[in-house]
Amino acid sequence: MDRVSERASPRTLFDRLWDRHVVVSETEDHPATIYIDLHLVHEVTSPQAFSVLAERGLKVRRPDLTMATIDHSVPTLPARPDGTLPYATEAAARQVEQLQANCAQHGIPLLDLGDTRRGIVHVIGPELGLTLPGKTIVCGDSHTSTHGAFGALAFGIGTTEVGHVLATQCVLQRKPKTMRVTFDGALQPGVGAKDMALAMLATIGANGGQGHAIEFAGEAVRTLSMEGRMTLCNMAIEAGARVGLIAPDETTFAWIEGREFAPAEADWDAAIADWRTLRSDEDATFDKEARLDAAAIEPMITYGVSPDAAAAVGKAAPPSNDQGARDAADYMQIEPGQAFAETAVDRVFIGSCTNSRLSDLREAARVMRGRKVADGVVALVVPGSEQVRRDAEAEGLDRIFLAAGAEWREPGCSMCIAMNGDQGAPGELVVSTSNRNFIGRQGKDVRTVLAGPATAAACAIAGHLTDPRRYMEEMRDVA
Ligand SMILES: CC(C)[C@H](C(=O)O)[C@@H](O)C(=O)O
Ligand code: SF4
Repeated sequence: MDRVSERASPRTLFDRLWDRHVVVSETEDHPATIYIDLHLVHEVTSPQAFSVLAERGLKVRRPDLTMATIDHSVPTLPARPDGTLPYATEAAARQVEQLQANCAQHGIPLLDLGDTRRGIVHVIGPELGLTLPGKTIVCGDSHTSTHGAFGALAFGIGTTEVGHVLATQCVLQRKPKTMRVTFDGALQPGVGAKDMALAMLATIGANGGQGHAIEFAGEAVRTLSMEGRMTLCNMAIEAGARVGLIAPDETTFAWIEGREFAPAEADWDAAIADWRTLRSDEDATFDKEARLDAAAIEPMITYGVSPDAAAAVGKAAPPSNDQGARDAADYMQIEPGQAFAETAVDRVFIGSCTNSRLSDLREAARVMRGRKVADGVVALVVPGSEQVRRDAEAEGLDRIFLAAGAEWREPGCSMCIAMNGDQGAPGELVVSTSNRNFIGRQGKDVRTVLAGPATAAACAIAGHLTDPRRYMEEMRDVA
């Protein structure tokens, strides 16, 4: 069946993943029913879904295909001497307790507080080998697109759908269109996946991928590490695309091999043989295409209140050409024509499901090593998971951050969304390695500037927005 249709018409990676999981095909008045291989659950979007299950007397259909973790509401400060956690609000504590109770009741595995594998939902899935090529993966969370870096069909769903998946292991979906974003050529040294994501957003806009599943392709994507690929797919949603995809390859297989839930021994060989077929045909066509020259990408930041208001940090703010952009410039206090380097920084956040993996922390540490965070700047480094924390501590990254005067925290979403009490003060400018610079996201009247880990670290050291390559050059001279 597969082979016949393959000969009949060239298919994209997305088509292959979709076709494998259709239970009931889409009609004009009904979406397709899609089977879900992995359902990730966290404390914010699940309570209501479990309540609906309880009201209707339903069970969780496949607790074995479900994995829960605690990330958004959990404090990143250690427990108090009496063992209790310093929750920001009563509601945050209740969300966590509810998830614990719901998982216990339904037999859902939970990476609970104290579990050495707990972390941000989009960090732990890949880390544990739960995220695998060819799977359908959903979570009540928009950044589920991250898992597409492995060639999985992964997308965020709403709370109502979380209930559907818990009860049926299926979700109703309209098939999106396909889009390919190609990064030709190689990146310059000191430029990374976050810069690629921001450059893409600046090019195609915050709605550029709407209604589409984006496949990332080209030399600069093929040479990215898995961490970099996750960063890129993580931000597909900021272009309006619920799905980001990268065809799995040797880099993918090497990263997955040996992880806790990854296939092993004979299953491993069979899995790889299958995963190698997960790619777009050479002659496949996409509904939409965009191309970027990777060599032309520079370290990027955002200057507005939408992730597509992005530009090279070494340049000046572009003209505000409509009322929205002018309002954003007023809010950000970054005037058109003003060199970004003239903008002072109050706080720096290095973390989130976009940039809290080991390689991200290494990048930040490379800039901070032997330097000091500028006077008056508060810098927070928050690893994405317990595993990342352990790995980082094993190679001394925590000590580099602490010696520079930064804080080293417990894993969680933290200041990315400020639900756990980690936030900026009103009016502060925060350079953040997260994915959203929406008004108020990091605290009331906080001005968020998005950047990659090296840039964020460089801004912490300089005390103003700056290109991280100035510090990398110095390091090369020393070395
Ligand atoms: C809390 C959750 C629903 C939300 C999301 O869907 O993305 C959050 O993770 C975010 O990043 O804004
Ligand atoms: S780190 Fe931020 S973007 Fe990622 S899941 Fe948490 S709140 Fe959402």
